[in-house]
Amino acid sequence: MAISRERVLEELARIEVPGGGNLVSRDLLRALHVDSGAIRFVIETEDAASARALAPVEAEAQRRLTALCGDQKVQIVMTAPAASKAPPPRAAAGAGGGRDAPPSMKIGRHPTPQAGPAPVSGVARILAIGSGKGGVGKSTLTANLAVALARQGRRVGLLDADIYGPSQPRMLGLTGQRVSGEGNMIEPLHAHGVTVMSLGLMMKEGEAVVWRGPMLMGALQQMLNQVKWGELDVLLVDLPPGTGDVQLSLCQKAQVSGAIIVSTPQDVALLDARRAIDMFDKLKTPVLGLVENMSTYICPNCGHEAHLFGHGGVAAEAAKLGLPFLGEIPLNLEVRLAGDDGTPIAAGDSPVAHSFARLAERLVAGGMA
Ligand SMILES: Nc1ncnc2c1ncn2[C@@H]1O[C@H](COP(=O)(O)OP(=O)(O)OP(=O)(O)O)[C@@H](O)[C@H]1O
Repeated sequence: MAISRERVLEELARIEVPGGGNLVSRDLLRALHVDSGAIRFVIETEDAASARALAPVEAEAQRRLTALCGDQKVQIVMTAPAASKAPPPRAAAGAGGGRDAPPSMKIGRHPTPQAGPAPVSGVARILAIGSGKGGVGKSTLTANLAVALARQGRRVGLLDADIYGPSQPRMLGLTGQRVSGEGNMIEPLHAHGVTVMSLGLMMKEGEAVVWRGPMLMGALQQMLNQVKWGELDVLLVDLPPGTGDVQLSLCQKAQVSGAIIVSTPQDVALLDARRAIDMFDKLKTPVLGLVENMSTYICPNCGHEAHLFGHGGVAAEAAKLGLPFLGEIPLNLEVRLAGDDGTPIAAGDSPVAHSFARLAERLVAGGMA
């Protein structure tokens, strides 16, 4: 009989890790997927040395789970970033007791009354990149898609609207840099051919944003309208995960051409993706299509192709919903290392870079970017 997710977690909580605690209490598990056919998850470590130290733990997890389950296959992948990083600051909208004054440069104020969604001066199209669930690779996809589009000669902007955890400065190699201002206009930064604005470029590293809804709306409005975007063919907006204030504000304030939804093939991620699609429908923002991230995993040692989170689930979901399926990006350690390094993999010439290039081509060919 197939074992349940709870039973898997119970078993993994019995495996001690070097330095104390167990796989669960040390929060080392990611993307746990349990169904009747398979148990799959990622063990996320801080760096290559921790990954080596955890190799016996991975083997023990494999051994125990294989002994426990009947027909379920056990697939475990260990990942480690190039450099350890502090997690981005996160806080919930509406959280009380926090600072809700602007951090600097007067970003973060109450919104200016506006009749309806307005265009952003000089920007031909605005594409919202959303996901129902966090951690599916939305920011990674946005950064790489922006770079891939820029390499195809498009004039591309990227607005990091993941206000609670802006990760674009790190992914695009802009950590520690600041935007400058002139009058009430902000000069954005440029990286890998992309014009970039992020709240992370206005805050000290590790500084948390605790703004209430109206302050968020004001900050977003300013980042759209008080940034010298210049002439752009497309502005990609990296949204926070889920269906909250920022999504609502963006679609109410700006003329968004459409939304692209990123999901992994897991059922639970797809369920959340459906919620995101429903939200964009309600906001009357057309959903242009779905992208499957972490689609397949090619073992760098033996070349074996595994479908860690399943495969094809997003394409099937798109077909069911009558939406275009825009493409798939494999699960590949290089994607993550490149993101942590500040040079998105799409800037190079690897097979994964070609996956992003194909996605960009499809958007350009479809008049979306
Ligand atoms: N195709 C991929 N292959 C390998 N690692 C990936 C891939 N896509 C994303 N990742 C890694 O997964 C982690 C989560 O990705 P990312 O931050 O882009 O997700 P997100 O959906 O934007 O999350 P959040 O909304 O919570 O900020 C990162 O460490 C990233 O490097």
